[in-house]
Amino acid sequence: MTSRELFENIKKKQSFLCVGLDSDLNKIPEFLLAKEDPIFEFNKRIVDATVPYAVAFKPNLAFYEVLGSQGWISLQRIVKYIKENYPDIFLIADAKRGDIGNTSKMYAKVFFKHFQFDAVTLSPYMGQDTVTPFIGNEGKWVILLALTSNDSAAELQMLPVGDGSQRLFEKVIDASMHWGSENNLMYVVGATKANMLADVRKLVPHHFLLIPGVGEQGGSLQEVVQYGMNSQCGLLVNSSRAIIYADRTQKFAEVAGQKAKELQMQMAGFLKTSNLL
Ligand SMILES: O=C(O)c1cc(=O)[nH]c(=O)n1[C@@H]1O[C@H](COP(=O)(O)O)[C@@H](O)[C@H]1O
Repeated sequence: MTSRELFENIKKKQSFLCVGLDSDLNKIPEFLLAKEDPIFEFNKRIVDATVPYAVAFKPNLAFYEVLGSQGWISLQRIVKYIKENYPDIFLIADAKRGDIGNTSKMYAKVFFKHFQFDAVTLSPYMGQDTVTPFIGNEGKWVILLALTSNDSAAELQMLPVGDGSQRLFEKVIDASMHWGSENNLMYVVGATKANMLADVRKLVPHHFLLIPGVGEQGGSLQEVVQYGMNSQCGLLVNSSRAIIYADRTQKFAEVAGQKAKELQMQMAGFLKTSNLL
């Protein structure tokens, strides 16, 4: 998918919501545990209920890997289900990989060929040759961690580097923005650091950004939009737990749909006031 196509989908759905499929056997409604593949059943119902309000889904690999080979089967099934039923959806593997080129080449095959994801999250800290194998797969994206949403992010990412005029996360963006293009490279910036988005935008005014941290982590959608939106929207805002675990009864999918709709309606308002619709 190109950035233009992504923007078209955002306009069509009046949404830049990414629903995080952080699906945990200990948190899904109990009645689903009797199903043959509870995680797939849970995901399928969440996807069907929230897809009118979302342009992207992001399974976090940890929640599948924890289940061993069954987790990989559930992941494969939901990826196939989304690709077959909702081909416009931008599908992100939240894997946070990154390794020497030889190994990255294997990871790129895993996520782009075997699983048919559109994008994969990567740690940029091993440098360009660890990211290059992911670039150049047509229509596929890498999403580099820049300024993460967690409390300890500042320990390293905010440290001044070089002559002190940049912080590490800015250096990462500055150094990496030409590893790919605006059509295959995004950055992660946590919604909990929304005010820093102004600094991020000075470096990458046109790139898309993946923004996790709205919902359970307390990030403000309004601030994300204020500091991060560009003329192509340029934002994918992820929310996981606040949507998928909003209800644990038989009505869980319906309630997840309502939560996604609430965010979508706010997003539509922001897109309108920014004259993007
Ligand atoms: O790469 C990510 O998606 C990510 C980066 C980051 O800085 N912070 C962050 O929370 N995430 C992921 O985004 C999701 C956030 O989930 P919720 O806090 O439940 O909305 C989780 O899957 C996290 O692993």
